Amino acid sequence: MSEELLTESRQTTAEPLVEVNGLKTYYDTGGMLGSQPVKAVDGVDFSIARGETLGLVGESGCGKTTLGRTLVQLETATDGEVLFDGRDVTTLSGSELKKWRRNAQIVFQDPESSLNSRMTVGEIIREPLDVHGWPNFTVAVDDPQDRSVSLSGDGTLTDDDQADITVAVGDDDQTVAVREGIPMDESAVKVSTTERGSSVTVSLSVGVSKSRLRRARVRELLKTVGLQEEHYYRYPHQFSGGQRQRVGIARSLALEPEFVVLDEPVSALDVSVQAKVLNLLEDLQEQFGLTYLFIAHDLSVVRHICDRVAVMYLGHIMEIGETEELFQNPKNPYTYSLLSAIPDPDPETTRERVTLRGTPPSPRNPPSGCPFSTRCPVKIRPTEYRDIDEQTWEGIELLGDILRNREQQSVGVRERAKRLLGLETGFDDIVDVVEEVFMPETVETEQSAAERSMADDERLEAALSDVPATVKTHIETAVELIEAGDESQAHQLLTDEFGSVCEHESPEHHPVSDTGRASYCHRHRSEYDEPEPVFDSHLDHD
Ligand SMILES: Nc1ncnc2c1ncn2[C@@H]1O[C@H](COP(=O)(O)OP(=O)(O)OP(=O)(O)O)[C@@H](O)[C@H]1O
Repeated sequence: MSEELLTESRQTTAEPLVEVNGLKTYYDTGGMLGSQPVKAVDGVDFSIARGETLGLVGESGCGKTTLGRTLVQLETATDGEVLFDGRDVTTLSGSELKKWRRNAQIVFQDPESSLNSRMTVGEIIREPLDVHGWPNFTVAVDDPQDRSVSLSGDGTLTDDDQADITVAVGDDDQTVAVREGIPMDESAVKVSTTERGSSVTVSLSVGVSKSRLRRARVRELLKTVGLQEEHYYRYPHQFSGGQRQRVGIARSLALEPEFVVLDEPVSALDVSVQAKVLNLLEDLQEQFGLTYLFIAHDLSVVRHICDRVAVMYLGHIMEIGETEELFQNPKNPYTYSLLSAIPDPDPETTRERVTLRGTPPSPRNPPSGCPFSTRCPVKIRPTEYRDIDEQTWEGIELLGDILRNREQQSVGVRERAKRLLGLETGFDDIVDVVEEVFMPETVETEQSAAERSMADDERLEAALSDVPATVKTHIETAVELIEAGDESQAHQLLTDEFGSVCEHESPEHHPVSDTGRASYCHRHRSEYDEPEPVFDSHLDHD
């Protein structure tokens, strides 16, 4: 089958196990800035097909862990739905939630701290079995006469074809089958039937204690993840990092989940061990038909293991699609920037490295419009400023960003600017800021005594000497407003004059390929140029 057909067939036949709609998870810490929640996940939509591995990447703090934890209901969603097999699990509570939790597990990054050092490895893996009273013995009764069936003794009746015990009721005797996941022989199950008219009662008793079954299950799990049965009575500190992560994986599989969130499962491991654990995860996925959300920093690992990738920034999914296609031809400016930082083994790819200014804004005060607007190298400019040189435009952006941060945080403009520019030294006043922003190449050099003694208006004039007149007048007005103490009006002036749809409207997810890839960027609208040629033209200028 050709690549295209394979992809198409995957899309049409892939049945979603997890569907996420408009999901938000906010943390409201109620501190000094308590009125503004941390918008860790801020409205995401995607689905994960049964048996698929969806990668989740993005800079530190963009909300990956929070999203993963919300999917398995370790965090409470603020809004939106998480459909699991079509059922919204964000509304579950009490015993219903406990029952569902068996289906969705999480493996944590740091096997060192996620395992209780006072418990033996066997106890650690066994704990979820104890908590959930495993096994609950679901029993399916197969009756060719289709009579009404009731069950007495051990177990609860189910019509699920994945029942722990299946009893086929014949005319004179019964046959019993035990599902593979239950470490017990059929001979341990005693069954008798009582017929009364059109109904039949099945009496069932299991001759093995749950405690023994749990120990046997743990020993099986140890073998499944490549450890040995004898490791049952050892303690986590007696193991290497890779072995400890295997223990964490065994624990997550104990209750036979369908869905596992892998939160940086190999980041804390030596490179030589990473490949082994990744291979194990792939084998387990195949063996048990698992569906994964794979959270990672390491993009090469994601490229290797994931079917599709979602790229996250400031609580939003910026781009989502088939892994190889997304890596080879990123469509979203953020994906483009993120991937440009890693070397591409494909000699045909001529992607230049894009260095993003500063760090992402605080999720407590995300920018309006597109979340990436304050750092986007190809942000849409108002028509009258499209031909302004890069350095001037960068200066305008930076000044706007400094004022935005100043407005939102109770730290001085000096500190914010220093941080944004990555400088060691601070600014004395707004003229210093303008100098730094519009003449960055002079920042590193010592100012002469003569330069230092220049009057502010002369320094401002000098700082803006290369700035086109159409821009200069607005910067000068902004400086006047700042000097008069009206920073927020200065920021408004810059936004009104130099802002665009990127600051004014939230983008939508636009389809960017015929394989279902979507990107969250205004540039995909027909009236604008696509991000890639704009990147190319900017990089050509450098
Ligand atoms: N319990 C919490 N209370 C308040 N804020 C939180 C809490 N947990 C996370 N955050 C904040 O939510 C945002 C998203 O954090 P999260 O850990 O989900 O990001 P991440 O992408 O997983 O980061 P990393 O890659 O560093 O693990 C961050 O700003 C973080 O500080």
